[in-house]
Amino acid sequence: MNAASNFVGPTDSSKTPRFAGIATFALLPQLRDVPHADVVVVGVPFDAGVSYRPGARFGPAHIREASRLLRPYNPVQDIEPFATQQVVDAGDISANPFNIDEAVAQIEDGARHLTETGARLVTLGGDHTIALPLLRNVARTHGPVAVIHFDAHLDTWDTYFGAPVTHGTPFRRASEEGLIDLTASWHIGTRGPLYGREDLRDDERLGFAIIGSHEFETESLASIIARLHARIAGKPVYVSVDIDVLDPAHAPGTGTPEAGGLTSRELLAIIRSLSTVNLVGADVVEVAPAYDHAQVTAVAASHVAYELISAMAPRS
Ligand SMILES: N=C(N)NCCCC(=O)O
Ligand SMILES: [Zn+2]
Ligand SMILES: [Zn+2]
Repeated sequence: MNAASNFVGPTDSSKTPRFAGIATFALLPQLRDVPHADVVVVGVPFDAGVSYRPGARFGPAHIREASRLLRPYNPVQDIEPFATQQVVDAGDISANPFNIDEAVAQIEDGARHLTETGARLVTLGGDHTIALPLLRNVARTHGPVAVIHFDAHLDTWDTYFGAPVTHGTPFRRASEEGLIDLTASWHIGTRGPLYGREDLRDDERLGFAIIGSHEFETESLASIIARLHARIAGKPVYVSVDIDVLDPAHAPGTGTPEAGGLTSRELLAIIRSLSTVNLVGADVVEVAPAYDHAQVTAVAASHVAYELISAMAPRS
């Protein structure tokens, strides 16, 4: 227990070495150790929806391992994100690795169960397929949400090999199902070659506006953040961070890397700006440790999750 807080915080790394013991996210308590949770970190070790390099099923464990080094005070935000709300690690949702439809149903069920008492989820993937059942879960409570989708890719493609539910299609399915607010959703950091011009036409019709990675060259971060906020104003917001939004220099450990991406500094700054919005849930996906080096990608992902949790924290 943190002396100044009613909430159970992380293990004190000045008393127990942070490299000892089982890695929960940020060395936080487990769900079963507290009577109530406001924010639940949960893993979804599922990657049967990938179109290229596999391995994101190992993402949750890899992010947790790198998150041992996170500390309780966030100086840029001047808050202690684990002392003003109860944050816990709920372990992993078990999802069938051989059956995408069953996995997607299991993920939605797991998410529903964890959010029944009003907690918000920060989900660690897993490939981007998992955003579909997570959006189904938030839309059941909040109606269509403004999605801020950080990704090199659009992920609004239709099918791969005839399969409608993959890591390249979650936001098309979500749009068709009425889960997203068509007037308030964004892709941020999009880049790289597409299949054709119609990808962009379809994407616009499905409700997304785009701030491409190349726009960060000529427009200030402050201006980009202002544009982002203007479109989501007043809406419930769901944030989906595909770690491949970062340049491969900042996040090599991912399945479909594209050159010319955001820096981790840019991404963290945009997420910090979301402390003023009604953030109803978030995910960090596509971390694939087999292609990572020195935890570079996992460190970035753990800080992204930390800033998302900070953005959710009540301000005094
Ligand atoms: N969601 C991620 N990371 N990638 C989607 C790439 C889809 C494709 O192979 O065209
Ligand atoms: Zn991507
Ligand atoms: Zn993606």
